[in-house]
Amino acid sequence: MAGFRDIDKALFPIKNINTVLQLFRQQLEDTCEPDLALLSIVVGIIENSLTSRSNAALQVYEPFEQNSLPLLELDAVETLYDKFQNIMNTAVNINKSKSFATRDLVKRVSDVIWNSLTRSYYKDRAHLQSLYSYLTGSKLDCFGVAFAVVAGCQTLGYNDVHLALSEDHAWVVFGEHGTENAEVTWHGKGNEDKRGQEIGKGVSSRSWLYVNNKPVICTRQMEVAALVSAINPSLNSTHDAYEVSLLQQELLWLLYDLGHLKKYPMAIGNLGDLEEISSKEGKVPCKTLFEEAIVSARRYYNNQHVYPYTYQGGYFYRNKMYKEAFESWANASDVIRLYNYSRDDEEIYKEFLEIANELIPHIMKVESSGFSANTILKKPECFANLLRFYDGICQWEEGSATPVLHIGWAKPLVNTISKFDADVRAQVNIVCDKSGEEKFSKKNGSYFNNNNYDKENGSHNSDASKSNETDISAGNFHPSLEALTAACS
Ligand SMILES: FC(F)c1nnc(N2CCN(c3ncnc4sc(CC(F)(F)F)cc34)CC2)s1
Repeated sequence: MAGFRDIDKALFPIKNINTVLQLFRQQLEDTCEPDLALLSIVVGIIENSLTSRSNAALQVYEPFEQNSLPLLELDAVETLYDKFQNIMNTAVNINKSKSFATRDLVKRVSDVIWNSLTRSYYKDRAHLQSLYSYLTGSKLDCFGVAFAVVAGCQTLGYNDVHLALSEDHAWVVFGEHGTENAEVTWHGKGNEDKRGQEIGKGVSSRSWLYVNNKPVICTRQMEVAALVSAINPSLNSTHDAYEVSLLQQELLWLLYDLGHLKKYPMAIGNLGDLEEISSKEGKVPCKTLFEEAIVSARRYYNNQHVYPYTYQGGYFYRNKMYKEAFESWANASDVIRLYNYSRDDEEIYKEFLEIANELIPHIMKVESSGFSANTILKKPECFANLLRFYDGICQWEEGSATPVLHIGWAKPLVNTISKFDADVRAQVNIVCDKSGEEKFSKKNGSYFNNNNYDKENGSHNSDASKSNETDISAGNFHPSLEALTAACS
């Protein structure tokens, strides 16, 4: 059983980051499972005290002591911890007969959380992810509701209920074999919530939102990693609270070193972002972390996640490694091409829109300013990756009920492609195998997008290896891309 044990209480009052790390270490290393409610309340109090402008100036803590924090008293935590226990035990009066949760139980816990939330509030506000926010402000964001349901089920003694995470949604799995699943929170704006229902079997199952049924299924330790990833150090739109950011980074390293981030690409990416800002002595560099996130997604999630590539692409872009950025974004595009675009996929749509219409045009402007000696405009593999990037977006649109591309995409695209000289473009062969998939190769040697994945029947056609390549013009591009490229040839 989890719990707030004497050895944990002995750490209070907590005055610095190292003591918080000790609390997490004790909770994570001991045989019993970590107590999600306790840890969420502790980081929630710290985050709130250091980021809410109201009392930011009134901090009473020793600024000189190493990594000091506002004094965190035991009774502040105990009061909230007991309050959460009471809410769960009174509202969900279960005869703890069953050892495994049922859909009815999960729905009831979700209803307790749901019905106790403030009627209407700005759902996308920061700092609404923790049980501290729930217990003191009756406000939670989409992730926070799902996390609270899992923490509530843990409190009730159901250790089979776990958090399932896609790149933009959260739900729960439960049951003797962990094969049952249920919606427990809302998603997006203006969508009716589907709480209590099984995860989409219909068209929504082919949308990015459900990552082709390859979600991150959390252990208790990975649920701790999720609450740590959800820590939000932002003070306002331009500044972060330094101690909160440092605490998050140290906690992510603790979880990384204990091996709990192995199957959690986004948490590794979060750590990579923090390391890029300020790297910790003796740790792997952020570039390696972004690579590890990609390896994890390829190994455990059948390369169906986009964010590991956009984490890496963003890193290359910020560090002016434009050739590498193009490759990361083309790889991201190779993931999204497998999906059908649905109205629930706005977040990833915005991600690709920003890359295509902001980041790539900025690179083009800088590279064609004439001062870059080793310009990417002379590199055929950059042009090839650019085409692969755009083609993936076109294929994403193919077979989708909702269109992706519109004229707003065309201008930046044509502008970008026309920046590459004809002789550079001519060095890119577009070869096509029997399955009609385009592949982009360079003269000497070639590389292929290796997903001969047939979106319709969800299979990899086996004849890919026996493909007889023929050089073709760009005539085999997705019609949208063909029209666009014709515009500038
Ligand atoms: F691609 C890069 F540019 C990204 N930079 N930040 C990205 N984030 C920030 C962190 N983040 C996450 N980081 C850890 N775990 C989770 S679980 C989840 C979905 C939901 F919120 F539960 F609904 C999101 C998410 C979402 C993706 S992607």
